[in-house]
Amino acid sequence: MSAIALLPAAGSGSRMGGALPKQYLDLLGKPLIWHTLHALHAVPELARIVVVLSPDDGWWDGYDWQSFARLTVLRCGGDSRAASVLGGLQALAMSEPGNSWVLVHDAARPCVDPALVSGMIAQLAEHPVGGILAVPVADTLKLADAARHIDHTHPRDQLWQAQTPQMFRLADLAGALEAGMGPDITDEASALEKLGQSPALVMGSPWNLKVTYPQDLQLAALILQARNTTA
Ligand SMILES: Nc1ccn([C@@H]2O[C@H](COP(=O)(O)OP(=O)(O)OP(=O)(O)O)[C@@H](O)[C@H]2O)c(=O)n1
Ligand SMILES: C[C@](O)(CO)[C@H](O)COP(=O)(O)O
Repeated sequence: MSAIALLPAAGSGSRMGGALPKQYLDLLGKPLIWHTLHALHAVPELARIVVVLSPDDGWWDGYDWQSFARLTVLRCGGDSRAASVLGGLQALAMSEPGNSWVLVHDAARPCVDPALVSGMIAQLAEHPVGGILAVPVADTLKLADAARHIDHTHPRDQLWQAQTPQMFRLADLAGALEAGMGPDITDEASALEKLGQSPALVMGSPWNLKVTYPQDLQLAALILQARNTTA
C-alpha cells in the first residue's frame, strides 16, 4: 500500500525564540527538517513526501535537497498549523485521489522512527477513519487552581499524548479541516473528532518528541546520535 507524507513546515518557532524558524536550526550539522525528511525517505510505503512552506520562507532555497528524490515543495502555508495542512491537502487534491492515505507529520519531529511509521501504515490500512501515533501519559497529573495550588489529582488511565504522523484519507481530512477550522484544531485528529469520528490511537514512542523549546533541540541531538552509534 502506498501513502503520502505531508509536512507542515510554515511555523515561526515562537516558543523556541531562535533567530530563524526552528525547522532550519542546526541539528548535528544539518537543518532540523533535513533529519525529518531523511527519516521519512526511509519509509518505503511513502510514495511522495510533500513539504508545506510559508509563502515568505527565505531559507529553504539556501540548502541542497537533491538527495530527497520523492520530495515536493509547496509554498502555501497559512497562519496556523491547520491552515498550512489544509493548504497542502487542497493542492494535493488536484493530482491525488480523495481516498489516498495522507500522513501529516510535523517538520519539527526529526526523531521519528521509520519502522514505527511503516507499522502504523500497516495497522491502519483497512481502518475506516485512520489514526495517530500517541503515547500514554506517564506521570501523575495535577489540576491547578487559579493560585497555582493543586485542586485535585486527575486520573490518567485514559489519557494519551498526541504525536505525529496522523494518518487520514485525503478528502476526509480536507473536509474535516474546512468544516472545523479554528483555534481548537491543534492536530488533524481533533478535526475528525469534531465531526463525531473516533480515530485510532497507535502506540508511538517517547523518542518521537516535538522540538518546541530550546532544550528539545539538545534532546533531539542526543536521540539521533544514540541511534547512529547503535545502528
Ligand atoms: N502556521 C503554521 C504553524 C505551524 N506549522 C508547523 O506545524 C508544526 C508543529 O507546530 P509548532 O511546534 O507549533 O511550530 P511553530 O508554530 O513553528 O512553533 P510555535 O508554536 O512555538 O510558534 C511545525 O512543523 C510547524 O512548522 C505550520 O506549518 N504552519
Ligand atoms: C500535532 C501535534 O504535534 C500533536 O502533539 C501538536 O498538537 C502540535 O502543536 P502544539 O501547539 O505544540 O500542541
